[in-house]
Amino acid sequence: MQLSALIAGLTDADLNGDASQIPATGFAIDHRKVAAGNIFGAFRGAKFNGEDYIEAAVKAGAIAIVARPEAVVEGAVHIADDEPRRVFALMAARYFTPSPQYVAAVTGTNGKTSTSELTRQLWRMAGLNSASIGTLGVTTADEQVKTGLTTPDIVTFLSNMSGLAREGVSHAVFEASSHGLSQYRTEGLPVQVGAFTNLSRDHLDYHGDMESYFEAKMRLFEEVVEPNGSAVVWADDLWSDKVIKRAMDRGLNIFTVGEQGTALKLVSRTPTQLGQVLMVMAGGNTHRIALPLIGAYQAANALCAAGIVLNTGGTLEDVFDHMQRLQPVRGRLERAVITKAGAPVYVDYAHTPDGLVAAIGALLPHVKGKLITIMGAGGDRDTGKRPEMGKVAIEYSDHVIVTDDNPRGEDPAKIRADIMAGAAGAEEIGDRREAIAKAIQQAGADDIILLAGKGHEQGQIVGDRIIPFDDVEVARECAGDQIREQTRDQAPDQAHDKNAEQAS
Ligand SMILES: CC(=O)N[C@H]1[C@@H](OP(=O)(O)OP(=O)(O)OC[C@H]2O[C@@H](n3ccc(=O)[nH]c3=O)[C@H](O)[C@@H]2O)O[C@H](CO)[C@@H](O)[C@@H]1O[C@H](C)C(=O)N[C@@H](C)C(=O)N[C@H](CCC(=O)O)C(=O)O
Ligand SMILES: Nc1ncnc2c1ncn2[C@@H]1O[C@H](COP(=O)(O)OP(=O)(O)OP(=O)(O)O)[C@@H](O)[C@H]1O
Ligand SMILES: N[C@H](CCC[C@H](N)C(=O)O)C(=O)O
Ligand SMILES: [Mg+2]
Repeated sequence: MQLSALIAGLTDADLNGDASQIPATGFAIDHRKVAAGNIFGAFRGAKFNGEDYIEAAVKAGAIAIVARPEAVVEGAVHIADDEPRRVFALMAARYFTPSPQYVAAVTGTNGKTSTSELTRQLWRMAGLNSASIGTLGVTTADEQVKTGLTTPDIVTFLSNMSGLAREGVSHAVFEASSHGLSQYRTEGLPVQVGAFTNLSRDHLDYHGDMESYFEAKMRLFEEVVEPNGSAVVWADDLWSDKVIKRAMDRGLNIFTVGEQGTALKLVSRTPTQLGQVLMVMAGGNTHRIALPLIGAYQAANALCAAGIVLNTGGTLEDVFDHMQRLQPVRGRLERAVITKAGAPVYVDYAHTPDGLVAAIGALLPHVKGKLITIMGAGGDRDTGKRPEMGKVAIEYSDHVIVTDDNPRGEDPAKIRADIMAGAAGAEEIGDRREAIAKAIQQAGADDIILLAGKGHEQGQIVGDRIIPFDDVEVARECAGDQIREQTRDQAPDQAHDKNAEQAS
């Protein structure tokens, strides 16, 4: 594709005749990935200034550089803009085509992965070729490929979206993280539906305060979703009304779900041994849905997913029927094992104060004896959330063990101390395996163990090293591998099918 076609109408950049005819061979944002004929995006980031690599990118064959007007570019076309990430994204979106016919995006502090995965499953049950991009990676019915981030960088994101479309995927959903939204990592392709799950404390190291964090999320409804698109909003959150207002001001079709919702109104929710029964008012009738997932939070995510499917051509009858066959999301209230004493061990990705409240709240109706919560907090992330996490863990559990969860570049003892400051009475065991073993040793038949923070993760990040660590596997090992609940080493839908067989 020629450079002129890629930038037409996007910037005032003045290309001379020759330059406009240059064919582009691809896009790169890391100078080490530039190939001859590529367009390089030189962005100022949190750690590096991409403008420092312009010369190297030109040497590697870049034909054009998208950068601020102040940047110095020699030997290639300078596509100058005050917001280079935005222009780069819009150009790349013209290059990476086609994209799936229906694209939806989910934002919110918690529940993005769950809602995306449940949406993918509902589409698939409707016979559609569907995929998701998010924390778990790029997931199709056949495989899951990790990208390393919740919202990948713009080149990875758009190239994957077009790759999926070429493979025949017609329906795709992605997680729009606040980092991703503020860095324009998901622009350019038509997004018909945006969904909001909730907003609570996280990532304030990056955004500074809740208002800025909220504004980052609002870009989804104000800029990313198409002008005539839809907003699926969980209506029961403290921030929901503000979200609805922003989406309305943009002229989006509003579809609210939850107890305060009008499109899908949650009338009641009754936990059962292995799931919950939802009574939902929709289209003038009340429907009974036997959801095979536990936890109020997963009911909320399932309803958001239903909202997305209903806004991309699904019918109420099908969606409610399919909800009764949803499979658990990996690492979200995943029952890893039942100990010899009879205590179930649940692995959950709760890594915020609100997430912990949600995970604990999901398990409490099932606890006859004690709830033992094992938790930690990530290094090089929001430090203010740590004592708050400790506080809610100790408040709602019978016993808490504070342990390590990806200390990254920080001193793990300092992270634990930050948590312990809010968790008077908690036990501290730095080594995560030892903490899990201790909890399993302590737990009796009526107890439940919640292993929070790492969910699906496969490693403990210590400094620059990733030490293999899988909460589910470790829990099974520590429990003497009594009763396996799920298999983790297969493609998503195959694993699910196998579980279905085991259950029947
Ligand atoms: C704070 C943050 O969001 N960082 C991400 C972001 O970095 P950045 O734009 O600030 O870039 P930078 O590393 O300072 O570098 C600036 C520019 O120079 C370029 N560069 C840099 C070095 C070099 O040698 N050559 C070169 O060309 C880089 O490619 C970049 O374009 O873009 C980079 C490239 O895509 C990411 O690798 C990086 O993720 C880091 C590793 C990270 O930890 N990100 C986390 C915080 C994150 O993004 N999390 C969110 C939310 C998670 C959630 O759901 O809760 C996510 O979406 O995953
Ligand atoms: N709707 C919800 N309300 C409150 N808490 C939730 C909700 N959904 C999920 N959680 C909690 O957050 C954890 C992470 O869930 P999930 O992975 O779906 O969220 P996410 O938004 O994708 O997280 P991340 O920001 O890491 O990508 C869950 O394990 C659970 O503890
Ligand atoms: N996407 C989240 C995941 C946190 C998971 C937890 N295990 C941690 O490392 O803090 C983040 O990067 O903040
Ligand atoms: Mg996620």
